[in-house]
Amino acid sequence: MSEQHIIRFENVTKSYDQDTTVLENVSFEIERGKFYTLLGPSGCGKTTVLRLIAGFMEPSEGNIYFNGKLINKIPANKRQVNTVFQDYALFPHLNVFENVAFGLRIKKWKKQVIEEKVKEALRFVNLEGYEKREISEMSGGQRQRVAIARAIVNEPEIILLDEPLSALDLKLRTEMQYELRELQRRLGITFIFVTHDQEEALAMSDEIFVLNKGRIEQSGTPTDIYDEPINRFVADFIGESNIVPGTMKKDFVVHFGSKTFDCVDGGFNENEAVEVVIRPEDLEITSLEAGKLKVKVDSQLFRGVHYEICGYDEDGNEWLVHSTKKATVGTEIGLYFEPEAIHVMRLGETEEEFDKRLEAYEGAANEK
Ligand SMILES: Nc1ncnc2c1ncn2[C@@H]1O[C@H](COP(=O)(O)OP(=O)(O)OP(=O)(O)O)[C@@H](O)[C@H]1O
Repeated sequence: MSEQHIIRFENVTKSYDQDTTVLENVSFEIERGKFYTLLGPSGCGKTTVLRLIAGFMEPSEGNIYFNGKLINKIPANKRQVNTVFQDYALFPHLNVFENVAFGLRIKKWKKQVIEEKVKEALRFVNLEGYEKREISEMSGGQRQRVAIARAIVNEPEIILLDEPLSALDLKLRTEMQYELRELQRRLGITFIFVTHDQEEALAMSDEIFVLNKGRIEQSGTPTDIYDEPINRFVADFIGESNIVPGTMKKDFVVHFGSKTFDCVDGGFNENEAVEVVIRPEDLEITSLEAGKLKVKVDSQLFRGVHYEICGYDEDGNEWLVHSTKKATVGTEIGLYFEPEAIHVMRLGETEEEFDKRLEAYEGAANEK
């Protein structure tokens, strides 16, 4: 393991009781100084991963390493990790200064050092001058910043953030997304952020782990995951997708919607049954002659920036199109797309198998 990995999960399983396994054989690595997001639907195990990193619980099986050292049995207060909770968990009877100073007072730091450190933490989150304010006099966004100041004042190596923006309205939430991202860059501390909001994950992260039912379905940069989802769950969960059945004729040639197309994917068996993903914004409306697929328009909605057009091809596959061009319900239109817009997914493929296949066929393509 290289020095860069601040956290490593090795085949971690967590069960709360005998019948329910909440995390199943999860392995991943976290690099120092990056912004990570755990993304997935409610109950998929995101908070459980955070609790295991924080040391609020132990894995049932497997190992967790921090800077290369096994930490399964190390208690929370001995880990250089701080958590920002969804409800911020601030003390309502203490003012801003005392909330941020709390951890330092427990550690019995000198008064003057506490003052300096709290001031610095408040400066980092743009709350200078708010020291004497009561928590009840602070807005949602300001409370959020107090909670972050309370975490960074301890100078942890990792900050865990459990849906910290979910209580804020949309505008403030977007502002705080920028602020948090900027703060992480300035501090250079590893952030592990939990959300079920895919747009938030795409906007903020260096790396995303997509979780489903206690497993990591896919990990990668936002563009990796958006552009190359490995399965139906990821394609559906991250953004809107058209997912249709197809057949891989041979490398770089795929058949769907009664037609055969060039694509950029490979490493499949000849005539293997696959699923094909095309994002709605990668489809262009054109004439029947210029189109690659013929689609009969079933419905159309104006969404402000674009039209959302829904139609069916000759095989009965449904196609969703985001276009600035209008169509007419009941007519046939042509759909055009580039070979790169086609993403072919092997049925039941794991992330490891996907990575291996990608490496093999990209290697083969480069040799040609
Ligand atoms: N203390 C507990 N005892 C028993 N089951 C638990 C306990 N804590 C969590 N669970 C269960 O474990 C599963 C995963 O929970 P977890 O809180 O990790 O999910 P999550 O992805 O963070 O969900 P959410 O987005 O709803 O917070 C859920 O089915 C939950 O009901």
